[in-house]
Amino acid sequence: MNVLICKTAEEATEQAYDIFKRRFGNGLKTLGLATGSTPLKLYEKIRTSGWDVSHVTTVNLDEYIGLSPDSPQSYNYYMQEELFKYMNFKNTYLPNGMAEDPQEECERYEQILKENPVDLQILGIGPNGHIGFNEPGTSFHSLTHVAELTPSTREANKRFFEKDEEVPTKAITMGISSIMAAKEIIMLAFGEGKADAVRKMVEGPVSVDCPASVLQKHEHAWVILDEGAAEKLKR
Ligand SMILES: N[C@@H]1[C@@H](O)[C@H](O)[C@@H](COP(=O)(O)O)O[C@@H]1O
Repeated sequence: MNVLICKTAEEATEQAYDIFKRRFGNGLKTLGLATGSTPLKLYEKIRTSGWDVSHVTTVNLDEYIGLSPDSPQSYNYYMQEELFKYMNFKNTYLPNGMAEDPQEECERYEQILKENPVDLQILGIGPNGHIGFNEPGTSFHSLTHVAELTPSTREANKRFFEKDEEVPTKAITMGISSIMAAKEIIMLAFGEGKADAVRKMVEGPVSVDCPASVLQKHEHAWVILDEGAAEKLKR
């Protein structure tokens, strides 16, 4: 794990974009994508780049169960709006949150990941240390699975919904083992609200109590932070 501390979220995004550009230039085939507010600026840079991405496949980390792709809170919708409608990717994959059999959907998605090994995975972190929707306590050996969202994650994500009770209670997420299979990972975290989770991820024991701490074991993981997110790190 390499940690990079930048003054602002803009500078951190610029660093991430630089890595992305280099990998893109070196024949990146499969890009792993995250949602949430953190990568928004990065996606803006990518979508305005004017690149031909017709040889690039994308795979997303997760999707809420019960939200269809045309629901504005779904991650399918987010990806359409932020990236896909502007770019000519070869294939774009997200879990189907409306699948009749979510278990079967997890198996189908894991197969997609096998066929499209991720070259570069973009990640964010939840305030409780989750990655994707792998909540504290999730096994490091987990593959794509149905996750129960913790009250704290539902609380953190309710800002995207009109009413609290609209926040889904379950999601399909790539597992921790599926995420760690990526050749390279860029983890972005911005703002003081992430400082505790960042400290546990970077300095804490590698433990299921903080799923993101598993990144300490990834040889090519870049943790790119702004000052706020880095404020509790020993320096
Ligand atoms: N499942 C997503 C994560 O993939 C994301 O990293 C996290 C942080 O979101 P934000 O960037 O909005 O803080 O939120 C959600 O829970």
